[in-house]
Amino acid sequence: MVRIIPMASSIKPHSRLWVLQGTPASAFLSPSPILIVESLYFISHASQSFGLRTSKLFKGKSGGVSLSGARSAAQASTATTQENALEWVKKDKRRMLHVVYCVGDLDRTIKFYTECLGMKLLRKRDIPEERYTNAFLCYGPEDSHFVIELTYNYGVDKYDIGAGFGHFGIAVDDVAKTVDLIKAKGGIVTREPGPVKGGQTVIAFIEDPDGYKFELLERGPTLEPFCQIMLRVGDLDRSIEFYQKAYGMELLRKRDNPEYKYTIAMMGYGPEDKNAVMELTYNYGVTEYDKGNAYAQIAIGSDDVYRTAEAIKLSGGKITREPGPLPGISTKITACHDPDGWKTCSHDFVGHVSWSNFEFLASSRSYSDFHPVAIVFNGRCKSGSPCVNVNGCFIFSVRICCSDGLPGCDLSYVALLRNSTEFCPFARDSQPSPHARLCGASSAGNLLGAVTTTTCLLRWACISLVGY
Ligand SMILES: C[C@@H](O)C(=O)SC[C@H](NC(=O)CC[C@H](N)C(=O)O)C(=O)NCC(=O)O
Ligand SMILES: [Zn+2]
Repeated sequence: MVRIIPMASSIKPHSRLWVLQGTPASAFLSPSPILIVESLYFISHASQSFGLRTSKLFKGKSGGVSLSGARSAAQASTATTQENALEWVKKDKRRMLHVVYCVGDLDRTIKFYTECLGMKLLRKRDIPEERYTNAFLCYGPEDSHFVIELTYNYGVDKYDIGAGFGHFGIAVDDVAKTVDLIKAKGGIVTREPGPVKGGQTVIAFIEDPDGYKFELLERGPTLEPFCQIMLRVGDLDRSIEFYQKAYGMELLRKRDNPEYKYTIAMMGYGPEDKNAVMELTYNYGVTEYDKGNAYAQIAIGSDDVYRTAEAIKLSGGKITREPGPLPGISTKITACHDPDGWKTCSHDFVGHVSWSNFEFLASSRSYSDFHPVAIVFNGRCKSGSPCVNVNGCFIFSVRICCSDGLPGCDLSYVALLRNSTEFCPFARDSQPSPHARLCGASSAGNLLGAVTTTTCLLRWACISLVGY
């Protein structure tokens, strides 16, 4: 079994040294179900340095503190700590990562989004043990585009979208042409193309197969066509303040529309025509909405979910999932409800791995999809690119599903992968970092270990690590 032993940091004041111990490297050649190699990797643990800074606050002039002085120092330090936490949010490198919602028929939705809205299907992920399947779609590489994560729960073909969810916004260069295409494909148009009431932008509204509303907005070419998530809120200024303080979002635009009795606020991390933004809508006098059970959450990237959770608490958000790693992989998340009860999840930055190619030895089954579950860089260089530690280890967890999806053939493991080739006896050519190879054992062995019903053999996969 894997034992992770946190050790007192003796290397850098802001990083924690973890030693991952397990079976020796010979495991590569034996079909052990879990492959762990001895190695060393660092997790930069920003909160430690945060703690370090806080501890300095308690030192009085003479090094000691009187009782009353202690109290005012403690109050001062609390205020400073809170100020630090909120200040940190503004410096944290953030991005809107994905939106999660449920659909009643995955292939029906994938067909609509790809044929009518021009999205690309990135991958599907079936989790039979949890009885759900995900599909990931977006308009470009997921390390730089906002992703739609659809959830199909086995046997559930209908959801209540509720009154609080407004729409997703898709920027297109010709709304009328897109509407014609959608009509030709049998799609539902609920609002014909034309200028938005009270404005000039040409819009139209359509509905997807589950009834989710999509606003089509006529705009010039954009890097990010998926441009809005509109949610209705009961107190606009309360929401603006929350997303500014807890999530470091910027108020990009606020527009009151007294004629139609609503106000909108665009919140995000960059200009609306280049980024997915949250469109918060306040309808005069409406303070609460039924949220249904269809829309789930948005996920926002963060360098440190622990400090993000602190800022959320200080900003009046309710933490619904304490910060920490997801089971089995190292990606760390936290989740909260905003003042209206909309759920937002924070993920620490995980590099996105695109499998440029892979080759399998002949095996009793071929693989339907081979996709990384997550990869966690061991820290971030000042330049913002992912760091590698002294011996270049990354840690990643890979889930490989066999084509016929028989139970027990779903294999996950956590392995350390050096970004140099001496670690990979079967590396065919030494590719400099960030390319690395997940190397297989000899044909007799099995890097990924035997699974209950069969042995999935992997020879090697060339992984190009695309960090944030
Ligand atoms: C800025 C653009 O992305 C919009 O979505 S504004 C579109 C406008 N929104 C509203 O009317 C919001 C209030 C409404 N009561 C609600 O809760 O959705 C809209 O939908 N206009 C309709 C039109 O035909 O222009
Ligand atoms: Zn909108």
